[in-house]
Amino acid sequence: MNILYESSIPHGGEYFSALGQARSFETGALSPADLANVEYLAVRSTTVVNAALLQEAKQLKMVATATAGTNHLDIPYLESANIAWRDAGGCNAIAVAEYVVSILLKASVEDKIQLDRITVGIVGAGHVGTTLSRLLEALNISYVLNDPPREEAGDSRNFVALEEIMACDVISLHIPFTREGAHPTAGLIGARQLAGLSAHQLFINACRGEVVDEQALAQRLQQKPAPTAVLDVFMNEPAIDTRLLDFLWFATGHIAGHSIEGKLRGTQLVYEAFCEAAAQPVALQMEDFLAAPMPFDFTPRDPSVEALSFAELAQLLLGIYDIAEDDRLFRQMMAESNQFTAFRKGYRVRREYNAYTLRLSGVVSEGILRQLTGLGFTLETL
Ligand SMILES: NC(=O)c1ccc[n+]([C@@H]2O[C@H](COP(=O)([O-])OP(=O)(O)OC[C@H]3O[C@@H](n4cnc5c(N)ncnc54)[C@H](O)[C@@H]3O)[C@@H](O)[C@H]2O)c1
Ligand SMILES: O=C(O)[C@H](O)[C@H](O)COP(=O)(O)O
Repeated sequence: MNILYESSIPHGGEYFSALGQARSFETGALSPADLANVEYLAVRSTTVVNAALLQEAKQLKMVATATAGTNHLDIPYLESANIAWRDAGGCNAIAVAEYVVSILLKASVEDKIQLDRITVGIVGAGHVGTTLSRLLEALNISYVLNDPPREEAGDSRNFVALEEIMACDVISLHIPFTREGAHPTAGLIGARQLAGLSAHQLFINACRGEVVDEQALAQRLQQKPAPTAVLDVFMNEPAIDTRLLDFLWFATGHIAGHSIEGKLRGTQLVYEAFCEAAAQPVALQMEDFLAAPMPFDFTPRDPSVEALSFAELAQLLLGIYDIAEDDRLFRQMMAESNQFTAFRKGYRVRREYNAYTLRLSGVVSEGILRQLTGLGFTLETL
């Protein structure tokens, strides 16, 4: 097997060398001639794969992206050229869901919202939207879902219209960037939807910048009273319009899915796709490359109650992932010069809740145990 992989794919060397001849390329430095003898190409979202790039790729059998989003792949072209393609759907759903939970907990700590009174409107009930809904259930936070494609396909969950989502206290977008089909998402959230937002609402976009009319958002955020907005994704990354940052509560540089586990799961899924295509056994697992779960002593203030208070949950979960740290570093790097790519490349080590084993002492209520398990923790009773 002749494999070419983007160097930002974690552990790409170990995974792909186990399958055949593997070499890497730096993001932005790939030219058509590099693909002349390549059979398997692995990328992340930072490499656009289209007819122009593949003009000399006569041996190419498969393109796989170690990401959930696929808008950087020209799928109609790949299919017309008989080149198989795969994505890593679901690889980073936990990371993005925990990113949104971090925002909600910060908003609660800063008295912007009352978590027992709000409803979160989730647009897109796929891997990320569903994972987020499960975390919200564990936290006892209400939510509603919008996903016309799934609703039409017979998904039995309850769905609401986009108008109802836009009236929710929190709106969180988890849809792909698409221009075609029955439900395209390009500019889905436009001036009309944004005009209806009021000051008590919190608007979050951690999917793709292009699903929101960014200019309309900037205008809405400058009209007082303005809603609160948090963006992880922007139009024209990495050359984003930095003027928008001034109007955002939190801003981060497309790292919502960048937990260690989220990125490694992406590599694992691409590796497994290559194994399947080449009829080779799956010999490597992501646990081979992950540090063992970390013990974390946790004593609930009142272990007999059925649910932890939001204050206690905030202390626990923000101790693991606090979006404010990413916001601070991102703004600092963007202020010095536009270091969007550098921020992403040097992103800190961030682990998911499931990387922690909570060590509980004494008898703890069933409700608390269910909550902690629902959040993804492994529990150990001392
Ligand atoms: N910021 C990040 O780091 C990050 C990480 C992961 C994913 N993403 C983005 O988030 C998107 C969603 O990720 P996912 O893994 O949940 O994908 P997914 O394919 O599992 O789910 C997407 C859902 O959106 C629904 N959908 C499509 N068009 C819609 C529309 N017009 N209105 C409402 N729903 C619609 C689909 O039916 C599907 O259920 C990805 O495509 C990617 O672009 C960003
Ligand atoms: O689509 C995805 O999976 C995410 O947007 C992912 O975080 C993109 O990461 P990148 O490949 O740009 O590092």
